[in-house]
Amino acid sequence: MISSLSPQPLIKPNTGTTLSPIPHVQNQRFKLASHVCPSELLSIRKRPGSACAATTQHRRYLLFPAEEEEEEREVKFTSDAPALAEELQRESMPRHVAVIMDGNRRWAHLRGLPVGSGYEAGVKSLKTLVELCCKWGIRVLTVFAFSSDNWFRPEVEVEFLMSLLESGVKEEKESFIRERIRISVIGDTSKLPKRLEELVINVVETTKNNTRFQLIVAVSYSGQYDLVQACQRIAMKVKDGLIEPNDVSESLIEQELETNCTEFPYPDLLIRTSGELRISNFMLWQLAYTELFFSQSLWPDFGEAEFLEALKSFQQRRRHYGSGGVSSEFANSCYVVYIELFFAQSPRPDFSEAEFLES
Ligand SMILES: CC(C)=CCC/C(C)=C/CC/C(C)=C/COP(=O)(O)OP(=O)(O)O
Repeated sequence: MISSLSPQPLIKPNTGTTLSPIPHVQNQRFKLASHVCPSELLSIRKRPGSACAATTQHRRYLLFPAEEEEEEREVKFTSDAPALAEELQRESMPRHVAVIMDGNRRWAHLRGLPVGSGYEAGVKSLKTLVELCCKWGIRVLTVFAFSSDNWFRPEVEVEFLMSLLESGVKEEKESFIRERIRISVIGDTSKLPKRLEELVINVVETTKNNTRFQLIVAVSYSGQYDLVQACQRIAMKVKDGLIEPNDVSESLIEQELETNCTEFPYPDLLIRTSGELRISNFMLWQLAYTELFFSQSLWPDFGEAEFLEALKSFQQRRRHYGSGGVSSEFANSCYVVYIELFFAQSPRPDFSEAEFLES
């Protein structure tokens, strides 16, 4: 972390030259969203930045963790090394995958089966995906299990989905504990049947210290809901005098979104099945720079081969983040800090108030 980089930080500008020490600057200028560093000094954003045109006044720096941290990470990695499919490259695996599990009802209709069979088959696909994520070292999987709009589906269908969630949690709880899987739930869980709400609170609490893999289940969720609840929480803080309106920033919003339950709130890859080309109000803020993959398969048919196809596609992408393109491998490997530099012409003793104002 940044604080541990001192006194000899490994900061390299994109020219490759080593700079030391870290330019000493005010907190605020580095308050960037996405990956907030625990250091009091800086907040950093995990973003690639090789292709930014460097000018004398605006440069990008790649920030590498301190050497001792690299070692620590290496040990963890080798002791828990996942078995990766041959076609995949370890360096460019997504850390967070999000899925819109679409096409369960169509799958059932195509087979002349009741709608519920489609959802049951969908749960099997989800189990397979969780196993694959654990096996291949993906850290977080977020699935859209029930949207805020799904409450308007026929009552019997809603009840069926609720019972499926309940039985899913009950049946899998032991394996979540055994496999060190953390379960998190995002969405308005107060709308769930009381029994299910209590079950959800219990499994979230019981598994909260598990770190191998995190399954985030979006229930009674929409991206707009999440943004509204975050705004409400921020408004309350302003009202209570804890913060000023000017303190509202990307990182503050990020902290109030329900994805604050994870270390990796921004999915690297979003998969939507069934050929529909929409986001459907899912993780609107968090998908800002996510790579999208649309699969023709209906969700119950989405298995290992289909997931491999999505991952291979992801690994071939060059991620842009609004600037120059970099490979997924590079994107995963570095931290980027944006630093604005002002080069004064005067030597230090002559640096005046006027020049400070100019900067
Ligand atoms: C335990 C647990 C997390 C269960 C999740 C079960 C599951 C697969 C839920 C999917 C929910 C859903 C409304 C999908 C949308 O497609 P659709 O099914 O409405 O299909 P359609 O587009 O063919 O109508």
